[in-house]
Amino acid sequence: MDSDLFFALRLTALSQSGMIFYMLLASEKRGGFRKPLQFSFSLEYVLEEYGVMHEDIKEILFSAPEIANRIQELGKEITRDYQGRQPLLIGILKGAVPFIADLMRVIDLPVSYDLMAVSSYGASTKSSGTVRILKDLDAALEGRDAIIVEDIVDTGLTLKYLLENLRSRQVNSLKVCTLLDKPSRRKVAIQPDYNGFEIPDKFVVGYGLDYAENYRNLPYIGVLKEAVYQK
Ligand SMILES: O=P(O)(O)OC[C@H]1O[C@H](OP(=O)(O)OP(=O)(O)O)[C@H](O)[C@@H]1O
Ligand code: HPA
Repeated sequence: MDSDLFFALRLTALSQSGMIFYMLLASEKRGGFRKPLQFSFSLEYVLEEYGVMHEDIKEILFSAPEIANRIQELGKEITRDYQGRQPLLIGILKGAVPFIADLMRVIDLPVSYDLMAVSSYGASTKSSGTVRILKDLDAALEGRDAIIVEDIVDTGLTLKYLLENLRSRQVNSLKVCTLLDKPSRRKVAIQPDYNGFEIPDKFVVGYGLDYAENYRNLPYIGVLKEAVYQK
């Protein structure tokens, strides 16, 4: 007999609460109530559970629950700092989409958001150094308290360009909130005001971050195997 089932049957005999526990345990095996019982987030676990896309990942830096917890804290900080104001979140496409979507829902203020697209990396792990606006904001920034929402600050070249560009638009205040900060790669002296996690000099993907448009939908942030981009 399946050992989980045997264990669960013994519990059932003990009490009614044992029955509830059994149902949870059994449904975990069948993919039912998976979330409440998902305690393990090792790479081995993820590979087994999710399959082929994860084979290109060398190491998981932050699991989905770790990311969610940190974003909750960032939301609290922003809520506290912007009391009495209505900040405008400016999400930088495409990488910041999951982050801004989660962040705005843990800020307890009447926020609005806009999206801007710039690109400097293309299908490479190295910044081209030239930032291009692919899509500008929909609305004027005049008098607004704006917060740039980025997935990562790496060389800082994208952020430097964005800050210079947006500051010239009569904004009332302009701050930066990034999920990841890679300070060891900085080419310009720039510090985000809000930072989720400081990371080492490794090329990371997942939770919006890509390599050649892939891996954005990974639920965690992981280090990409060098072999993938050295092909
Ligand atoms: O600090 P930097 O070295 O400038 O790197 C950071 C930028 O690079 C990534 O954007 P990318 O150009 O790859 O576009 P994407 O968000 O569409 O992936 C990321 O989203 C940041 O905007
Ligand atoms: N991963 C994905 N996109 C990036 C990175 C990274 O480490 N740095 C800058 N853009």
